[in-house]
Amino acid sequence: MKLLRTYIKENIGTLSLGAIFLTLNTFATLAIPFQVSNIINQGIIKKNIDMVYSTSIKMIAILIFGTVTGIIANHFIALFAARFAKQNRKMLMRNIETLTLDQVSDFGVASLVTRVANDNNNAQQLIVAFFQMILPSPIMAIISIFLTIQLSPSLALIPLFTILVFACAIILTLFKSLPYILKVQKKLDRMTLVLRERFIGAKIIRAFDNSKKERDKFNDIAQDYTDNYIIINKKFALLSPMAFALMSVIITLIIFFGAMKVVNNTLEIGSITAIVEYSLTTISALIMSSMVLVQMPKAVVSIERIEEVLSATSEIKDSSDLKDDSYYEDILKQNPISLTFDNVCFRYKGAEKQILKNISFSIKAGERFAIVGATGSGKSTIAKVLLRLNDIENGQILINGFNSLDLPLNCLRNQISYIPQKAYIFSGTIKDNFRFANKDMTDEEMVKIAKIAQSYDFIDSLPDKFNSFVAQGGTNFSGGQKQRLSIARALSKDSNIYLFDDSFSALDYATDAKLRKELKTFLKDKITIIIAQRLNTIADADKIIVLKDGEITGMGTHEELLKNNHEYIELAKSQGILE
Ligand SMILES: Nc1ncnc2c1ncn2[C@@H]1O[C@H](COP(=O)(O)OP(=O)(O)OP(=O)(O)O)[C@@H](O)[C@H]1O
Repeated sequence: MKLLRTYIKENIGTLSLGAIFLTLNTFATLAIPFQVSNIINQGIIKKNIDMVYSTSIKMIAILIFGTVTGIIANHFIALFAARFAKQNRKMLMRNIETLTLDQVSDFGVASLVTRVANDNNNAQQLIVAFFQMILPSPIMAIISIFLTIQLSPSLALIPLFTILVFACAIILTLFKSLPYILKVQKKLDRMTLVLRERFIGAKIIRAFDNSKKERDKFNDIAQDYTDNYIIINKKFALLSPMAFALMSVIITLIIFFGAMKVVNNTLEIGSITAIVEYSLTTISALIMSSMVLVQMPKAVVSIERIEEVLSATSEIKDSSDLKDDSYYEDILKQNPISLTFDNVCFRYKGAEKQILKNISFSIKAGERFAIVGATGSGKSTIAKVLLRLNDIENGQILINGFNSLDLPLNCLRNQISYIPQKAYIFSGTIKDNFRFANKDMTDEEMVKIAKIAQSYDFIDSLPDKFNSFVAQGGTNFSGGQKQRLSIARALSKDSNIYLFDDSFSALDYATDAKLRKELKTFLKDKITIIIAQRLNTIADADKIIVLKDGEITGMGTHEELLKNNHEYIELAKSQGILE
């Protein structure tokens, strides 16, 4: 709740305005019964028609005042809550972007989505409900008991006792349902996770004819979520009938004992109406607050879940004594790019085994460098440590002599254009994807890049060309088309190092060959790193390293490795390149 406390401190002005108008509204609400008692005592009973007129006008004025103050109070409270949610959303997005991929998977993507969307929404609703419904009820209870005491101290005992009974019932109900309320968000996370997997994996589920099994799995989880809610609602369901019963008891008791007092001339008849009104208004406010009180613990848990994400600090950070980005960019620009891995060792967080063991190599500008090896040998991990998606354990990675740990993260990543193994294109249009890293790209540049990435023909055949719609995850394109669009996106970024992580695997041999030929010219001054399984793809590389279980077992050209590297020879045999 520190998050909320800090926000309240920073926005005390808006909240105070809300609170002031809310208090005025509460006074206006309770002023009406007072005027009703006046009109009865001084006007109706004493047949003073002038008094009836003047009090009626006062009541209308109070009513208007009450309505206006209520609207203004609601406006400030809604503003306060909406800004809180907006600020959280911004901070969450900013912080999540800095987290490492491991930290993101520790939270879980589904949970992060729920936290940004649902939990933040709960927090916003909590603030509105707390200030509009919950907070006014005890204030109203205290003022109405105080006003009742002014009219008749002994009759005040009736609403006082009733309100206490109802307040105890609310606390008891809350206490009993708390364990179930606290479980709600976790169950929602689980439901979101299963839903997400069902939608993303829809093709596989259908291909395996597993729809029924998956539906049953989701139904079980949804049932569990529903059961939990039914338990909570059952517990709270008692409160409303109890409150209505208490209202009847109050009316009966006040009228009975009030009548005795009127007969004994110790109370005016109109005061009975006022006391009944005070009590009913208070109990109604309590009913309203009890209905929204169920949301409170859920929203408190939601705020804690938001705080948990906000307090997570990235394990990959900029070093503390960095100069301005431009300092590094200027130096990097002045010299042709060079990249060195110097005895790099790496293991994933919590893993026993090192995935990269003493990896050393150097690449100069204009060189085409390739990494091959069996599946799981650590090829993609080299890409991850170069991009600092994970930090290495030992050794150093040098870019133009700068240790990558001593470069600002954004400056380092600006040097690299990365094409991931799994082509992912963003929803929007093809143009949006091209302009992802180069927002000022002209149409002519786009056509040029599309031609190099062998994607121009299929883009040109689409009715809307570069403005064609891309569905979420690029599902309206084939695997090979997605790969070429993802290559085009990376080529649109002006970098020094182009890192292709098995990015040609979905291309046919002819397209693969044409693309590599174009890349050779287009990236002639750059460093090109190609991670591949297919030896045909990397046969013309200037230098190839062969990885086995995270170690380099050979380095050389295709021809050299075919002569002296056992793993490379085996790969060549398995791909029909060698007999
Ligand atoms: N985030 C991770 N946490 C823990 N271990 C991981 C993680 N990512 C990869 N690994 C492990 O690291 C090893 C190397 O994985 P990597 O993805 O680098 O292999 P690869 O050579 O690129 O394989 P492929 O050719 O199949 O893509 C594998 O044993 C893998 O299980």
